[in-house]
Amino acid sequence: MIEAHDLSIRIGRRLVVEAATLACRAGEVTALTGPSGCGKTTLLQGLGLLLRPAGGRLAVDGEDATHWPERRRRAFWRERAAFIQQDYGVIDDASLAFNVALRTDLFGQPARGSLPGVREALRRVGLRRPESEPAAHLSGGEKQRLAAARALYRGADVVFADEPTASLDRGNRDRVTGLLEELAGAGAAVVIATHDERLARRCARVHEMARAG
Ligand SMILES: Nc1ncnc2c1ncn2[C@@H]1O[C@H](COP(=O)(O)OP(=O)(O)OP(=O)(O)O)[C@@H](O)[C@H]1O
Repeated sequence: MIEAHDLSIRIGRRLVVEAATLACRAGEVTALTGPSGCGKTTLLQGLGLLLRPAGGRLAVDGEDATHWPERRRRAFWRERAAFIQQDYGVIDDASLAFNVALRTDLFGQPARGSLPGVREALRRVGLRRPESEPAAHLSGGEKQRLAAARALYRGADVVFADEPTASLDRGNRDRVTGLLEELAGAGAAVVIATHDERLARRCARVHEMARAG
């Protein structure tokens, strides 16, 4: 579980997130909503420990993570978290398989034993392409699904998704929404920043944001 108490985040000199208090629980999808520019992405990145808070507190499973050193934050990203962001976190030059597993053998193929898991994750997000294909061939929406496949493959227990349905057509929007619910159903804390009202309505918790001063 990720909890924020009075969390503030500055970008440059500007206070973009002001005193946000929310709890993102395991087994639930939490939506961050609000008008464009209100700071949804910034808060998402703060909750994911990608941005350091300017004030307030952040806890991971009840442990104060506000001032975790780089080493602890890296361990959190490596062992527990997955980020789904369009055109972000996908390595264009690498194969689909490498992007899902982030591990290869000496020949640049997915490490032995991981290929069936990689194929299953790609199948579940509906990417019916050879796993050796470079990610550069994918559209923005397909890259989002590739990032979702990585979260599935890794069994991440905290999933952060920025506008996960933004560039998808209806069928794939439903598929990604279903996947996020499935991840939560398997026990993950799923946090999404979204404009998609249909998606927000399906979430267990909605944190509505206003523009900070
Ligand atoms: N790297 C940056 N440098 C300068 N300003 C930034 C940076 N990142 C975000 N901001 C500003 O912080 C504010 C909040 O941005 P953020 O992307 O968090 O909002 P958002 O609610 O996710 O917006 P949208 O719904 O349009 O994606 C915006 O005014 C934005 O211009």
